[in-house]
Amino acid sequence: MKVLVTDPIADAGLDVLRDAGHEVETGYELEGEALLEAVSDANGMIVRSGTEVTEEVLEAAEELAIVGRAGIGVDNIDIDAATDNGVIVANAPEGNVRAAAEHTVAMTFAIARSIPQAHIRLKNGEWAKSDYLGAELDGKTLGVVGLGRVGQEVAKKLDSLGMDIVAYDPYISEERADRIGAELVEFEDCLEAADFVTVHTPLTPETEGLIGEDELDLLGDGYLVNCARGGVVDEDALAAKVEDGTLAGAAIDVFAEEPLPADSPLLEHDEIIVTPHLGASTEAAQENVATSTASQVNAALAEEPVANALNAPSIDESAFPRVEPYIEIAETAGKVAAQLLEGRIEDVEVVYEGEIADEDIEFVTASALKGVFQPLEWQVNAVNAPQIAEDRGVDVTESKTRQAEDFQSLISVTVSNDDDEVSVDGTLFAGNDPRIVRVDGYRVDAIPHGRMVIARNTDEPGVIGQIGSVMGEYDVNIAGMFNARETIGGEALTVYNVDSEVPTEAKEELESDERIIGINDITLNGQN
Ligand SMILES: NC(=O)c1ccc[n+]([C@@H]2O[C@H](COP(=O)([O-])OP(=O)(O)OC[C@H]3O[C@@H](n4cnc5c(N)ncnc54)[C@H](O)[C@@H]3O)[C@@H](O)[C@H]2O)c1
Ligand SMILES: O=C(O)[C@H](O)COP(=O)(O)O
Repeated sequence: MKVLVTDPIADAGLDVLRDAGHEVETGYELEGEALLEAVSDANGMIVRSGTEVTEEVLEAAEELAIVGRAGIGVDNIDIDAATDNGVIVANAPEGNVRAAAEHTVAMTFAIARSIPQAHIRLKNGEWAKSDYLGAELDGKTLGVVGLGRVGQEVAKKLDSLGMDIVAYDPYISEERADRIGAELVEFEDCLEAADFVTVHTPLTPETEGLIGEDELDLLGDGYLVNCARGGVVDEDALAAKVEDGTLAGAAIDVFAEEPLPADSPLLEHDEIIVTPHLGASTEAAQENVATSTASQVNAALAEEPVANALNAPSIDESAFPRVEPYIEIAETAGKVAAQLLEGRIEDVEVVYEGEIADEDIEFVTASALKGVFQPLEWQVNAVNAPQIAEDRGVDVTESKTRQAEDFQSLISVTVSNDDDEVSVDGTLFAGNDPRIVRVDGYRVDAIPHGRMVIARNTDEPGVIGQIGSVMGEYDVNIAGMFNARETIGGEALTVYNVDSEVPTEAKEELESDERIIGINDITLNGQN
């Protein structure tokens, strides 16, 4: 398969893709039409922060299964559009944490001791020793905004150098903060207490502009360090506060617009030191994120669980071998049920009985939904099926019971609306052999494969023969069948495995026979 890599990643990552047999296309300067063209036949894509993966890109990428982010921040990827298009987005959340934290510490020391400014002047022949009187970190207070992976690592490092740590993060527990020696406080208190504030939040609608003029006033004559994302700090307000001498200085690695434009106010002041988004740029970090991302792309292309998928139902890697066989039967049960229901689907219920009830079944339910919507929706998969259900206002319920009457495990998918309800149950026989064992209450034993016809008729002599001969007349070969009935002479249901589609005329002819209640031609291979 083709994997398009649009930002430079370590060779080790490219090797992981090639070793899996994929064709790797690199296109580091791709933009606009050229990017749309390159992505149009890509099965996987790997980016860093340099590529904007927009809705337009995702819509052009008709074969795409995954966008891997070789790093942490995914603010350059339209995750909602990816979900809508059934594309997994996965990042590498661990691989560059140490590098980012070390860079933050380096930037904090650099601004506290004016290292870049003094360096440039000395290189220019100036011995400006008396112009620089720095600040010590030991004994000062560090305010951490965003105490996630990088924030915690920075806090630990600077705590060990004698700083007092306060932190603001509305989503982490006090216990977690305590463990790394940080005191969790309110946002304003964090800014007011700090001599140095370091920002480590993602860029989201909530954090955009989080630190503006008023917040910088609370920091007073302290220092601001941002090695997280441009856009979290208001750049104009920051430049103005340094310009008027309110703020002692700032150290910035990330910018609202990258590459940073040459006329940015952040470049005008000596007391704002800058690096070109170098936080993750160490050899070790790049190797880590490239190999981890490439492995996830390989997993997605092999339809295996993707460890750090951000928009796909999760599945524990160690549980996958136990759960995997149920994925297909759940999808099949969903497909059959959806094609038997009269009218629109309003509710879907997935019930797990027996041993499968002990497993993590989020992915299995998503697969059942995939089956339900596949006959109706173009390009549905387990990534976008839950979203499709939500968008269509379909209520999805899931339940588990350890009890299973006749089987080790049973998955039952029921679709319904106000007027109709259809349930289809599936299980695995020995050797993971998938079977449909109940359709609409009738006990059957049908092999879910290719194309099926489900016929409902009255139970009387000659009806099955009549169905067989009409199918024969229209050249539809019957490969297998299973018949079930309520009571002798009552209603019966027969599942036929057939080798080709039943023509409309054949269906009409069969349904004109008053003994035949309905003929449903079911496809298990995608859309009708
Ligand atoms: N400069 C670089 O090269 C570089 C390298 C690595 C990471 N990063 C960036 O650093 C940031 C942090 O990465 P991480 O791995 O620690 O992420 P993380 O998800 O582990 O941590 C982010 C933390 O921010 C917190 N948060 C979210 N909204 C908040 C808000 N409104 N106020 C306060 N806290 C809030 C979250 O609760 C979380 O604890 C990300 O923006 C990432 O992209 C930059
Ligand atoms: O979010 C990240 O991982 C960092 O900002 C690194 O970004 P980069 O991969 O573009 O250097």
